[in-house]
Amino acid sequence: MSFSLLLITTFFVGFLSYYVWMWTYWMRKGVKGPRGYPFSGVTHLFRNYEYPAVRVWRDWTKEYGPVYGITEGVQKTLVVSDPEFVNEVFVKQFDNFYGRKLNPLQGDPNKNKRVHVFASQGHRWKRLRTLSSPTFSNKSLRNIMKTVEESVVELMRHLETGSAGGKVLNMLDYYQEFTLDVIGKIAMGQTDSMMFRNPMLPKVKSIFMEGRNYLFLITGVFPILAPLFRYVFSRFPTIQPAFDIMNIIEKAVKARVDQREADEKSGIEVSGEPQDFIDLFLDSRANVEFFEEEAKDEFAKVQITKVDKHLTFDEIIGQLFVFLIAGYDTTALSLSYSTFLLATHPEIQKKLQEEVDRECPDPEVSFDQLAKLKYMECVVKETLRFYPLASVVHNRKCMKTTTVCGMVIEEGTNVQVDTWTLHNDPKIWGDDVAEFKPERWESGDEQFFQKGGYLPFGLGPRICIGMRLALMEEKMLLAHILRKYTFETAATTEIPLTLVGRTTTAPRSVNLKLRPRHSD
Ligand code: HEM
Repeated sequence: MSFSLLLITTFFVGFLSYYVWMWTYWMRKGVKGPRGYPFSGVTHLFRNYEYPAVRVWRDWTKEYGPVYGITEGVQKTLVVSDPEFVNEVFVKQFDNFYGRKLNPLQGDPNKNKRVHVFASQGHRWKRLRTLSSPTFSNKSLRNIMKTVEESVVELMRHLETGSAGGKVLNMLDYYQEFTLDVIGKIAMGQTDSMMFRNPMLPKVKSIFMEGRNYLFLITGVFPILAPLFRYVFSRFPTIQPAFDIMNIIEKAVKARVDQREADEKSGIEVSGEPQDFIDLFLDSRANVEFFEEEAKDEFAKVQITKVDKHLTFDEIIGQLFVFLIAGYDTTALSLSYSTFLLATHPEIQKKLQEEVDRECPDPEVSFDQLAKLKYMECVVKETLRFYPLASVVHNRKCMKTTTVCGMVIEEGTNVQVDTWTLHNDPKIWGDDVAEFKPERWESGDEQFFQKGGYLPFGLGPRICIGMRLALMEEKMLLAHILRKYTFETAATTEIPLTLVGRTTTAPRSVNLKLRPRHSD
């Protein structure tokens, strides 16, 4: 055998052995679960847009129980639906599970210059999280509220025209226009409403569609190819929506920096109030003291020697990107599900309308009035129990080998929550678990649910940073719509909803009629 043939054979044997070794990980540990095939493990089964991963996990949980193991390419993952296990990983042992399960195509969280708060880990995450947090402070939310209300008013105009003559509307389309409009104005430097003419919409939408599934499959199985793909996308950003969007954000931030410099040169006095998130991030140096306090509090075990206390230009682009992506789809879906559940539960809708009429009598809805919409809060919480739309990201990566609920979990193992099972577990929620019942949240005794059993926004220190913004947007829009209209099902309403998706779980459509209330 020639030397080169020997080399090639050795390479192939080594290559195959590595993949078989990875694939047999859980078999060697004696952990049950679906096996799939060498190389892919079960990854290929998560690429069906029509049958989202969350449904696949749920099916397997029925077969294998609350803790089982799968391999996804070269990654090993435990899928869990035991609340104690979840609480341990997300809250109690956060120091051992501070990373996320990422696809290599998302870049190396420790090296990517544009890493964002969602993908980063460890010190980098802590720093980005702390510097991003003021964007969702009470003061900032009160400012943002004006922008949200402008978009609400604009959407109301579109709803009025669209629903004229009893026409059925796909509410998902309307909510997507709305949430993109809001986030475009607060994170992209957009100045006017762009509803129904926003060129960003198809780009942002395509991130959540099925087209990218195969790319993720390839890089999941062969991570070595990810840097090559990333290089090509960075050279030709228009062929890949995420890179294309980053490029657009980069231009918006650059324009703001140039404008600030030009104002400064010509001695123009600029108001100290930030216009939007771009300003907030450019000013983030100002929050140095806040960061130092936080750092002492939460990462007490970690020795912090020297930290960079402001965001770099690339980090600003990363943060704005993730706010845009995380803020647009999730909120639109949550609104769509709430609306569907209200239309199919008229008595609950009526009770909610009564609350809105009582608490929000003026044409404008104020921040303080929103806080009084307690039943609305219950409706939203119950909606997200029914449809935990972002559960694909309910995961953590083990950063240090540890034991959880008696099971040794090795560094590098992912823990993925099967949230749809958890949120439908009669042991947690009672025998009426299948009922849409906002009243279950009225007692205010949420401790029980929170302990690893309910996590629509995640759990622990990495809980969704935009949660309060999402709730504000949702409550504000629903208050305006419900004062004017009653949602009704139509012949084309899908009941039950057909759920599709990849990163998030979406209804295929939410076709509803909006009956004007003055005709009640
Ligand atoms: C109904 C709407 C929303 C839902 C259901 C949702 C859900 C989630 C979930 C499940 C996580 C993962 C949490 C964890 O790992 O424990 C997350 C993280 C995150 N979300 Fe949201 N989200 C929503 C709205 C928003 C909005 C409006 C924004 C920003 C504008 C946003 C920005 C983020 C960011 C930046 C993270 C990463 C946090 C971190 O890793 O520290 N989300 N979200």
